[in-house]
Amino acid sequence: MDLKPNHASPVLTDSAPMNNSRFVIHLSLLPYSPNGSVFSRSLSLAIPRRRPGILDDVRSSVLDAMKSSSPTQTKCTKESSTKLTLSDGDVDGDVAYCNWMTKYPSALASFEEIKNVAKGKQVALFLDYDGTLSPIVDNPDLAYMSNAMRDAVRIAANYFPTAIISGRSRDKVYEFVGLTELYYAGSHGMDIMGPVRSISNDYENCDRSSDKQGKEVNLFQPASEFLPMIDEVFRSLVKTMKGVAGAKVENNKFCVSVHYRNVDKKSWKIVGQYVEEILKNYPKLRLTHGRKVLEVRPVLDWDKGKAVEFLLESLGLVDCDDVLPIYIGDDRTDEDAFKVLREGNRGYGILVSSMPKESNAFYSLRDPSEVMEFLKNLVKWSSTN
Ligand SMILES: O=P(O)(O)OC[C@H]1O[C@H](O[C@H]2O[C@H](CO)[C@@H](O)[C@H](O)[C@H]2O)[C@H](O)[C@@H](O)[C@@H]1O
Repeated sequence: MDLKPNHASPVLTDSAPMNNSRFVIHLSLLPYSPNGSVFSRSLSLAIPRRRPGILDDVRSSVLDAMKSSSPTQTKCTKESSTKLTLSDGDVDGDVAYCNWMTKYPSALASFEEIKNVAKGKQVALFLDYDGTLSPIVDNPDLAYMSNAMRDAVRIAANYFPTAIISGRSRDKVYEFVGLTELYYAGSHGMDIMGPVRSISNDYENCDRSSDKQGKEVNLFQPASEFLPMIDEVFRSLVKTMKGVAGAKVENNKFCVSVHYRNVDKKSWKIVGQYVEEILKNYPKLRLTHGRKVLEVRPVLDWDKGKAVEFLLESLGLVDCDDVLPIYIGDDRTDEDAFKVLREGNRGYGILVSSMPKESNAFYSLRDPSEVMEFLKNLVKWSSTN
């Protein structure tokens, strides 16, 4: 069964290629495959290093990437996401957004369609944090989610297995969300606390541990050997960025974020140069781009897409044709997860964006308030079925 045959496959410039020859998916065995056969996981999941310099590491043109990952916001009325109504404001922007939505329809407006595919299936929810559950704000330390959103996520987690997959450290994102009924993956999936279940031996670095409530869990930290290096780079970056007004360095445990949201545009170049300069001494680290943030992370073939696969296996939802994973996220790093779902025809990626962006997602939502509405719709549908 095809999830959405009419959507063209977009091309992305910064998605992570699968450069692991051992990572093989037999397409004929995937769920929703044309012949309708049951998904059987035929993956070998040893985690190789990514080759530095040829992937989404854009050290040669950091400034260009910084600019392109920070496009100007277009204005569009809220109604236009569902009704395609134009406002009097930025008409060009609105038209562009409305055109874009023909390729990435609103998950709210398409809810009937999603419901039909989800019928009889176990929905599994994967949620990014910043920009998805909480609005983007200038100070990353103050990116709180609303109580209404927290309630919506908590109720959704009563119906569907739910995980947060964030670029933040796992502890930090847990502090923000504060719900014990969820699973958490921090550091772009490099720090996963999931349910206890025996999983494939190919996952090294997966140990039994206990969560804050003393419950036994599986802790998977594929980048643990990078910890001392990340700490060292964090300290160097903090020292260096002291000289750049508005720059902020955040330690996300297995990765480091260098924020330039509050830096004068004239100094973006210097931020990029400083980061590049430091990374010259660390060939085992690479650079990716988020929303006005440079993210320093290990050269490891592991990302949010792999984290989704890991969690599906941990949840015992991988060898089933009656599972529908839904991943909601707003950032470039979420594309890896969208891609995993799209390529295997396994489930839906939903991009949160108020401006047109190429994506591997199937659907779109404009902002966190629409995410909340979507979660509520899912619960409403599930509770009456
Ligand atoms: O995967 P995510 O949960 O989306 O994390 C990605 C980055 O999110 C945070 O930064 C972003 O949100 C901040 C608060 O709204 C905003 O100030 C910043 O400009 C955004 O890039 C987080 O602080 C980063 O560490 C994460 O890498």
